[in-house]
Amino acid sequence: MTGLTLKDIRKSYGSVDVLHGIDLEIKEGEFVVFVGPSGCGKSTLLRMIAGLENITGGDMYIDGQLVNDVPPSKRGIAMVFQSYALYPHMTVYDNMAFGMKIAGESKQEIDRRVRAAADSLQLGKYLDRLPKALSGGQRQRVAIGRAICRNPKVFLFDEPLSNLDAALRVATRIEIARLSEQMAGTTMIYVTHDQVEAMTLADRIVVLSAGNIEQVGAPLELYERPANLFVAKFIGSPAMNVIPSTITEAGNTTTVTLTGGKSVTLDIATAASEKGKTASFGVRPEDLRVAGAGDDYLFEGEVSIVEALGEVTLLYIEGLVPGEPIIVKLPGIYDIKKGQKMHFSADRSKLHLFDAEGRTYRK
Ligand SMILES: Nc1ncnc2c1ncn2[C@@H]1O[C@H](COP(=O)(O)OP(=O)(O)OP(=O)(O)O)[C@@H](O)[C@H]1O
Repeated sequence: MTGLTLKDIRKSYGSVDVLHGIDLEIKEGEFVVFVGPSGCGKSTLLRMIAGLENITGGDMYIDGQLVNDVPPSKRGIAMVFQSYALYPHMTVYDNMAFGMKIAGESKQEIDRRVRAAADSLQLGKYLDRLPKALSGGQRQRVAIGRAICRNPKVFLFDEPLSNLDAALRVATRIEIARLSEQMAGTTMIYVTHDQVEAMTLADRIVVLSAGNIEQVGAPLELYERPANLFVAKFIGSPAMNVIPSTITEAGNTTTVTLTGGKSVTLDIATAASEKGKTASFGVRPEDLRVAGAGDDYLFEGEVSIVEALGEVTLLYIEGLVPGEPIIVKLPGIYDIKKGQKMHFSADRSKLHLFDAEGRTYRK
């Protein structure tokens, strides 16, 4: 039963600094997901936890033990890669048994663990096949099964679903969620680009950008209370609308004037010294609704694009910042035409405000 502690972890390749001092506590049994834009350093951090990359600075502890110089095979971790990395000439059974054979486990113990892992991943009927006779999803399940057989204390996943098509991604994602419930005491760390994977699998998400942690929190905490503009725009799809604005009244509530629009009062407290400062006003596409005639509204504009997806309708509204339409996401199907003029409103509690450095004013 194992937790991890990362203290001021740094990574440089020559003169290029990739990670700038990562501090993170991961509790035993926790499912933690690293997300962030391409190149932010999430795979590097995962590979450092695995021991596949050396640590330039800082200390890393697994289960209370300093592991900076401990080789991968002695860390009690198992890693599942995007590329499956199966041995092509070995059957599914032998692929799953290989690590245990090397470790000198008994035949009976190997058989017991392989069959238990195959059962939990519904691979029982494929044990005699070679990897080439399996679908991508099945191969990835074999790679996961092989990792389970090693009885890891920490399970690492590096974008395990990114080679799969959409339907298989969903099925395998659900498989991983089930697995993490079955292996409740096993710590899992998972790197992905995919927001749905992050939101559905994680106990906590770590948002990284350019080698730094932007925010760590439960999925809905990040969605509802982003600490800064980066997280606000990164979590949620389509991204949060952000409108440049100026603070005209500060106090227990804050009034801002939106660029190209009207004044809006938010239930967010700001210090008197904030009055007159520029700020970024944010509202998520799904938090906007059509304002009825005579209702108070947040902004008005003209529909430039309608995307009817069946389940939702996306509207692109021009009228505030030229060339930067506001996106509105309405549930279901609407008969709305391009060129139509419309008014939109939102609950005050759903409005966000960030200072000139991008930090949230909502505490
Ligand atoms: N061996 C290396 N030598 C030099 N730079 C490297 C090396 N490996 C990674 N980098 C750089 O480190 C940064 C972080 O890479 P990393 O693969 O961790 O990013 P990532 O967030 O996982 O990206 P992606 O989502 O695209 O996989 C990138 O800018 C990358 O170019």
